[in-house]
Amino acid sequence: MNTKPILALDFPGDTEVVNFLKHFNEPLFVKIGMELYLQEGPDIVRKVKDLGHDIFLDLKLHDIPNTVGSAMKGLAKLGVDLVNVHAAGGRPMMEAALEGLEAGTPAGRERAALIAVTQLTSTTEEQMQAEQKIALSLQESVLHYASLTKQAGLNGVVCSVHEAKAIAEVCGEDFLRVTPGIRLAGGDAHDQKRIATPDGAKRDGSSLIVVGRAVTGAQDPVAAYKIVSELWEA
Ligand SMILES: O=c1ccn([C@@H]2O[C@H](COP(=O)(O)O)[C@@H](O)[C@H]2O)c(=O)[nH]1
Repeated sequence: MNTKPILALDFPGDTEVVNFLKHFNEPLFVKIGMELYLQEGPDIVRKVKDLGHDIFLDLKLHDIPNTVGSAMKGLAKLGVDLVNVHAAGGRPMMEAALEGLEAGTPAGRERAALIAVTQLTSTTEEQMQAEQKIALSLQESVLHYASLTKQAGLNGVVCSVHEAKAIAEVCGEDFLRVTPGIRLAGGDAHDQKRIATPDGAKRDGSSLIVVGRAVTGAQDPVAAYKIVSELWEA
């Protein structure tokens, strides 16, 4: 799989996306999430793919197994590289997602990698325990969800950099640790709670990093992306 930093295209519409991508003279690995997909629908996936970029479709599906399985079967036809669900949906839901993805992938095309969100990087341990009533440490909860995801046969998880190494030890090096919450040193954390720098992510066991506002909100996004890439690839 492409190991470039995954650039989160959190924009309100396709005009902003096309204008933003015009500044980059290379194929990227980009993330299309809820904000963009819910406005533009599957056409935005086709448009960005036609521009030559790899795509993580970050819709974080979370519903009953039948619904998620059927939705994945449809999404498989879009030809994206990476898709996800919420591990909190449970093992049967994750298994249905995988079955749907396999059933919907056109013959001769490689199926997208399927990963599951453990605990969002905007969640703190205190919040998780108080609101979700999970009586574990955040690290234990993330490791539990990672193991459940592995048992369901998925390819990896979304977690923060802080849990990546422990997940690799429990689930194996090949099990993907996709880590958002990436900031340049001293950068604004915004709503993220479990953050790390690109070089910290590399050192601490991320397989792939997801970076949004540190690049899209920079005065010079191309220069910011270059700095992130250099720190990540060093
Ligand atoms: O736990 C998660 C899961 C997904 N995300 C997504 O990643 C980007 C991060 O954007 P930043 O601007 O770099 O904070 C965003 O699209 C989230 O939806 C996440 O942050 N944490």
